[in-house]
Amino acid sequence: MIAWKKLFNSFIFAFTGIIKTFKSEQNFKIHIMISVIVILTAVTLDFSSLRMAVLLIVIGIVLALELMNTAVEKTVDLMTLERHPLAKEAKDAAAGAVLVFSIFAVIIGILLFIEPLLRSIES
Ligand SMILES: Nc1ncnc2c1ncn2[C@@H]1O[C@H](COP(=O)(O)OP(=O)(O)OP(=O)(O)O)[C@@H](O)[C@H]1O
Repeated sequence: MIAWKKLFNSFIFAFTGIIKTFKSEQNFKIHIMISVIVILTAVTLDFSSLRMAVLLIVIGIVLALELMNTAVEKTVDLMTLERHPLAKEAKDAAAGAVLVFSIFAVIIGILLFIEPLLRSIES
């Protein structure tokens, strides 16, 4: 038997987490704004379904990683507000995960946009 109320509540909790992170984390706000601009540009350039799917996967991973980074930061702060080398390692590794994928996201973005951009300039 599916516990619908429990399922509904877990969606509400997840949305609350996204909205709270949006309000408190500048990096998440910046990533959301860039994502909206990139998706609108892709629509304008008439991206194929496959190109759009790859773009949405990459954007989804960046945003999900940013949320996980916030979760790590909050958990570390809950453990200790004192300065501790392990707290620094944990926070820096989580931030590093976002940075690593963001660099790849930019490269993938260039590969995805270059051909449609050149096509729209030529026509
Ligand atoms: N409890 C901690 N102990 C040691 N280093 C920390 C701790 N919290 C954050 N740092 C490190 O301090 C640097 C800056 O982190 P961050 O930008 O999160 O600011 P912060 O020190 O937490 O201050 P704020 O709360 O103003 O954001 C990062 O390298 C981070 O890993």
